[in-house]
Amino acid sequence: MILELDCGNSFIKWRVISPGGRERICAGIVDSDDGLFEALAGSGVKVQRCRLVSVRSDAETEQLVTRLKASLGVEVVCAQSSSQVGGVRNGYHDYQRLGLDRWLALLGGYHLGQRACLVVDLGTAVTADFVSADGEHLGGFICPGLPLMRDQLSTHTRRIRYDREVALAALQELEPGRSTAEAVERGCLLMLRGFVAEQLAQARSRFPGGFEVFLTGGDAELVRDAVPEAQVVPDLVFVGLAIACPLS
Ligand SMILES: Nc1ncnc2c1ncn2[C@@H]1O[C@H](COP(=O)(O)OP(=O)(O)O)[C@@H](O)[C@H]1O
Ligand SMILES: CC(C)(COP(=O)(O)O)[C@@H](O)C(=O)NCCC(=O)O
Ligand SMILES: [K+]
Repeated sequence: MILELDCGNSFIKWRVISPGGRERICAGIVDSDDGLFEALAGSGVKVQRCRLVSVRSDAETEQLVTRLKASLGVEVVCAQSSSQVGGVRNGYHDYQRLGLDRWLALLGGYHLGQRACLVVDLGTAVTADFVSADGEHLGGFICPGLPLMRDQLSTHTRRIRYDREVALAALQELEPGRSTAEAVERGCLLMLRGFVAEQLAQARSRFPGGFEVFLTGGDAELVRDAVPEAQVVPDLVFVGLAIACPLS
């Protein structure tokens, strides 16, 4: 069995796939290293190999890798920055600066789409990346994700305060808010949708020959109906991870 990890700024997404990579055995989302080891122990699967991508600090990533090696007794392969992989060329001036989750998601998108693509990843941050039909990464955009937007509002104001449960209920519709929770939650979601719509408009003008749109990340579902042509691929980073880190 192969354990795959996507260590984002807020959550670790994990899944276990069959040795040939065709079958998904189990998967989950945890908010800490401890949570990961608990979930793995609970799953009862025997892991033989492990590969991961992390956008956390080097120290945090090394700590997790050491613990994985010690507790599972496996080698751990970490995705590394690269200027070129799987027919895609990294578009950053300094390719090492491009977030590894972005790099893997766009490798995954280009692999699945086999033509120009726009990849939007909605997590702690929201990122959009463009890849041309011939595999040139044209760069992208980063903006705060929904959790950061709402946290900034409550941190920097005196009277924006409401509970998490009220927030979830507020997103059931997008009429102008009649409470603080509705006004903030809906306002931030409309900002996200506006961002995604703008990326779509840019992709249309950049790629007149057509393109695929991929949505991924924990908040992808929240913008899906703003982009009906998009494919929601929750495991897109893992598609790219398999390309960047093949296990022989
Ligand atoms: N089961 C879930 N657990 C945690 N967050 C979730 C879940 N489903 C959706 N989300 C949303 O996903 C967001 C985190 O997305 P994610 O892509 O995991 O972020 P990151 O990669 O930055 O850690 C959260 O803000 C939350 O709104
Ligand atoms: C943009 C990100 C913070 C997104 O992280 P996430 O929301 O997935 O946790 C991450 O890809 C990152 O740290 N990137 C480095 C900066 C860059 O890509 O330019
Ligand atoms: K992201």
